[in-house]
Formats: sequence, structure tokens, C-alpha cells
Amino acid sequence: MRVHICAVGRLRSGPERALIDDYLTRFDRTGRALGLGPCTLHEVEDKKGGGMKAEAALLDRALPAGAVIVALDERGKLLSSPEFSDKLAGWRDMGRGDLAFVIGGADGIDPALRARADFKLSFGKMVWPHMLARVMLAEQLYRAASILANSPYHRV
Ligand SMILES: C[S@@+](CC[C@H](N)C(=O)[O-])C[C@H]1O[C@@H](n2cnc3c(N)ncnc32)[C@H](O)[C@@H]1O
Repeated sequence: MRVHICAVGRLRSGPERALIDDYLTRFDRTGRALGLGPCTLHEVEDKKGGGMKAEAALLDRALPAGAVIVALDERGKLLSSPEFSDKLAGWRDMGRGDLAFVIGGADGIDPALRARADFKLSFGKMVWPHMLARVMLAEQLYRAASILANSPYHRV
């Protein structure tokens, strides 16, 4: 299953970029034998200040047709890392071929796009900067693949 992170904003080189690249490289390597990955990052940017609606149109274009859509949203569902790994395996086993995570910008994800999501995932009730949400997602993807591969990265 191809994995996509569709996110508002462009991340230049720096510590967040380095972490994301590192975790996604590890995810791709660990996930290969599990039918997970590769993970591709699609960054969208609305330079005209059109807000959530304009960002949603750009995000929509980045979403592969038929993908399972997971919106990252603080009002979404809280999962433990093993629960997230089960979800990931379940989405893979649905056979839709693509899984797309959506991360909004400063104002969040447009309600119409959020309503289309198959699942809303929360990293807690606190609001995180969108660039950090990306890092956390990349790490949790790698952690989930490690759990499914029975590798010792995740410890309880
Ligand atoms: C700065 S936040 C926007 C917060 C905005 N007030 C809202 O209503 O969504 C930017 C993006 O980061 C992600 N994000 C931030 N905190 C999150 C959390 N606790 N759980 C899941 N995603 C989060 C979401 O995708 C959000 O759209």
C-alpha cells in the first residue's frame, strides 16, 4: 500500500525536514516486507491567501483517487501505537492501494474535506504546529511498521 502525506506548507531544510526524511526512510525500509510504503510527501501551498478552502482544493488534487483518507485533527480519535499499527494493517488489507494522511495549515482542515475522511486521527487534545505534526506522523508510521515487523524499536 502506497502511503502519502498531503500537507499544507513547504518545509525547507532544517531539523524537522531531517527528522521526517530519516523516519520515512526507516518506514520505507521496514515496511517493504510488510506491503507498506513507500511514503511520499506532497506539500501544497496557497500563495493567494485563500484560506482553508483554497488549501483544501490543493490538497484534494494531491490525494490519489480511491485512497483511504485519514485527516489529522485534534478532535479525532486517540490511538495507542499498537492500535495505530493494527489500523495501518487493516487499511493495507482493505486493498485500496493508497492511504493518504492529510495535515492542515494554520487554520486546520476545511470542514468539507474533513468530513470526507475515512478516519480522523488525533495526537492529543493539544494543538501542535503542523510541521511537528508531520514529524510525529512520520515517527508513528515507522513505529507502527516496527511493531508489525516484531522489531525491538517499540517497547512498552
Ligand atoms: C496548527 S494546526 C491547526 C489547528 C486548527 N485550529 C484546527 O482547528 O485544526 C495545523 C494542523 O496540524 C495537525 N494537528 C495539530 N495538532 C494536532 C493534534 N493534536 N492531533 C492531530 N493533528 C494535529 C492538524 O492536521 C492541523 O490541521
